[in-house]
Amino acid sequence: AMPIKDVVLDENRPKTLLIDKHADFIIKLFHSEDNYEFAITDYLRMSGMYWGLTALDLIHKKDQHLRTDLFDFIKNCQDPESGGISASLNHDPHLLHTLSAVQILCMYDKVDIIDIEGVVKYVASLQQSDGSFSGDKWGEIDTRFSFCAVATLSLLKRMDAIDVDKAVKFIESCKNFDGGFGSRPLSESHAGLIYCCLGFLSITNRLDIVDRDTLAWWLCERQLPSGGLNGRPEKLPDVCYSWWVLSSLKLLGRLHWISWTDLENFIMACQDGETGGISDRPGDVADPYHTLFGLAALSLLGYSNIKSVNPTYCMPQEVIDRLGLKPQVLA
Ligand SMILES: COc1ccc(S(=O)(=O)N2Cc3cc(C#N)ccc3N(Cc3cncn3C)C[C@H]2Cc2ccccc2)cc1
Ligand SMILES: [Zn+2]
Repeated sequence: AMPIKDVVLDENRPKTLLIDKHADFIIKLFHSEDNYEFAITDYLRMSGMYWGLTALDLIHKKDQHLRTDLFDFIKNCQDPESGGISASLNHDPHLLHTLSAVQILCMYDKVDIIDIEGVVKYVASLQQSDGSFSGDKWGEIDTRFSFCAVATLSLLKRMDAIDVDKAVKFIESCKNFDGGFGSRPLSESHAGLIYCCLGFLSITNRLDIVDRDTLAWWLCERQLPSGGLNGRPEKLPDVCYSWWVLSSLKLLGRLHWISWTDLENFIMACQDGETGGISDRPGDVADPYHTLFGLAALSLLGYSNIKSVNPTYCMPQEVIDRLGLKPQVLA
């Protein structure tokens, strides 16, 4: 039989959650800025800040280390002409980083420090005639950007600015026979894109269009003997797929279809006992992206000392509640 591509968990791997080490790991990212080692490179910085700050908030370490200049940074990343927000100073605006900036500002209840109308105008300007969205002015179409568009607008309470019905029709056109979704019509199903499309349908209250059990089955097939989840058949497990698959199953009301203890073991094994932080697989270098998605996945598994995370926005549930947002979740 075909050997399954998987990892073997080491006997003396970490078996408990190293909360304080993860806090130290993230906080260091925000304090190494004064030297070349600023751990999150500038083409990713706004998203890196969202990953780091959300991870800190989920483990109850939110306020200690926020520097006021972070808000000045976000303000200075908004392009006055297009209204969009960029990854870092002197970069082009992009939907990915516009969403990250709005997510951070919502967590700190500081949305008013940016030009909200400008952001709304930027997002609306990226919708195409077929309802799809491009990520920026260069025009790449991807279902990821449909999610970024409605996540940004719904957090700002401005869904009126786009054609929602056409946007839903485009996402529907990306549904595959395996129940999954890809980047564009006829693209291969991938767990990260399935999360984006389900998150989009949750925000637009249209999860009815999903082939619920076909898709839930495809998602459960992602779990390997190591307990880890992969993003497509025949791929290695990776912590970030824990989030993409788990949040998708949560939105479908099928979270109980995979083994929680096996997945928890895998995520624990991906912690770096030295530096803190969580990596994609056991033994690899930890980063803020996998640290957030590992902690968020454990939160969905009901881990007690991690704040409840909203499966649609990957933000603390208390923030979504404060905003009065009720994204659809199938029971
Ligand atoms: C390590 O080389 C890379 C490669 C690509 C990228 S990226 O294009 O900016 N990006 C975000 C990302 C951030 C970090 C961190 N810190 C690490 C990885 C990673 N990947 C790559 C990855 C994840 N799992 C395994 N792989 C190889 C996803 C990718 C796409 C993505 C962007 C935004 C939101 C979600 C997903 C960054 C670093
Ligand atoms: Zn990953």
